[in-house]
Amino acid sequence: MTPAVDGAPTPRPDSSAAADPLAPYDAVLLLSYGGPEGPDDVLPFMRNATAGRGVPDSRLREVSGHYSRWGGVSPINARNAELLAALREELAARGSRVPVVIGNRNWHPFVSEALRELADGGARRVLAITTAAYASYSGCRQYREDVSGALELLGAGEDGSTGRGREADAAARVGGAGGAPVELVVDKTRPFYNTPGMLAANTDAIVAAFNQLVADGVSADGIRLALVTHSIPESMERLSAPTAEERESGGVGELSSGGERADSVGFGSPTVTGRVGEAPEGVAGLAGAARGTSGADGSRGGLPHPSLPEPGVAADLSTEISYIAQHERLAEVLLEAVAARLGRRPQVDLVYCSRSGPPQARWLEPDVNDHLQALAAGRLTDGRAVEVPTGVVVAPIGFVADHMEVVFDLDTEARETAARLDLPYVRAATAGTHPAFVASLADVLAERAAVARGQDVRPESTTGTGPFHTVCPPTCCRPATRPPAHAPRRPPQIATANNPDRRRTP
Ligand SMILES: CC1=C(CCC(=O)O)c2cc3nc(cc4[nH]c(cc5[nH]c(cc1n2)c(C)c5CCC(=O)O)c(CCC(=O)O)c4C)C(CCC(=O)O)=C3C
Ligand SMILES: [Fe+2]
Repeated sequence: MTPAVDGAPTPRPDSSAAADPLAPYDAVLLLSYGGPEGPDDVLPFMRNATAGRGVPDSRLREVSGHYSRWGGVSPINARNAELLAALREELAARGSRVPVVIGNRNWHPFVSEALRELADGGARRVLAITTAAYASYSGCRQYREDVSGALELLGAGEDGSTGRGREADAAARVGGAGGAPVELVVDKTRPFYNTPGMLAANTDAIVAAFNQLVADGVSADGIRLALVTHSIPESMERLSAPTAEERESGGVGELSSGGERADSVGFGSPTVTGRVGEAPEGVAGLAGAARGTSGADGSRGGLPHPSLPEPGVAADLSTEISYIAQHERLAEVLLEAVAARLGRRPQVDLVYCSRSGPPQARWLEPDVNDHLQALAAGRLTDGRAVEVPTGVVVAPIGFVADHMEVVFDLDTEARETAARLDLPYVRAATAGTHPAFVASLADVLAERAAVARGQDVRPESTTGTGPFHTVCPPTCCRPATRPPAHAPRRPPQIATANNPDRRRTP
């Protein structure tokens, strides 16, 4: 129960709960990736981060080396703590009194630990928001699966969070008795790459980086902009939104078959449907033809139509666009905004960092280093000729803060590549705790709460595009397909053949 407002004379519990802009939620969970806190954490963290996902040992050792450079401490924890503080402050300023905590996929505090803390404090209906701005399996559905897994542990009292340290937790887990079983409902917000705050923060950062290069004496009209995001497997990109065939067959019909529909009322695992995810009242009051009350085959009477679960999600799922398309749409409005501020329109490219996985798997390219190398030779990686830039602004629009990918892949590796090529290089800031960005996160939380209160909500989008879903439709955010084990091995490190010193383990 939400505590009474300080100083108010014995308010009725209902009135204080209704006053909270996040009601009916009684807690917020900031879902993130997690990172090691010291040298001893690196290997177990890496095992968690790669568990069963076919990342080769060589890549594991390489990335462990990145963390070792910083004494085994990932910057993600400090950055998340800053974001948490800023978000708490913003929500408090809006009159919310709900607790806000961090729960991670791969390191402490794990999602189960965060949810146990919230439950112990009396929370029963939690609203989650990720530190991933774009929807794909990694940034969206996988977080919902993390929550689903944690809720199963808590529901069975098997989370082992005794509050008496790791050893006691482990002993409790072995004994099968964690905290007391507790049933929580956890909903998630939509992706937020398309919010005004994301646009404002990145516009400010890119303009500042341009101005810095110019102040360093670089000729303004030759500066090229590289927008960088996390590479994902090509199959994860293809499956991040409905495929052309799925769209053609009309999202609705396609989605009405199979057990996947259970996903529309849960966090991705049919086995926990009913106590996880969307509480029925959370979706009941939504307006419009896009809100069915049963599946197309009528077999799930009483539940919302699985394919039409969210405000702003079109019946044909046309708001569901792929990971690349999401970046491209943000790039368009971002370039408009930057051009308006700079009085010139820079040339821009979308490139990738942090490729992982086995060498025979195809991941999104070009890699930022290969891109810089091509630019210095007067072309793009596809061979098209371009003017050699006078300098590059590298803007990590795929990351909301200075994670390891940013401080290693961009501030260390790509910066070295640029230096070797004599290419002036400035890395633009990430959104971090930019006030407009934090305000947009609070807006997205408030928007989801309004949906849960049954209000008709029109999600704001600077790009005009979604996805707006808070529960992945079955044809969105699907995991990558594995390359067949017998696939012909591509030559290792093919993307770096011209750049041998890139893969030196630091
Ligand atoms: C799309 C995306 C984001 C952006 C959205 C989001 O923010 O979620 C992201 C963020 C992050 N990725 C991170 C770290 C790692 N990612 C890995 C591996 C992978 N990432 C993937 C995708 C993404 N990852 C994928 C498809 C893999 C392959 C294995 C798998 O399918 O899971 C590995 C394993 C080793 C390696 O191969 O690199 C590590 C250590 C950190 C923490 C950094 C820090 O410590 O500051 C953060 C924020
Ligand atoms: Fe999703």
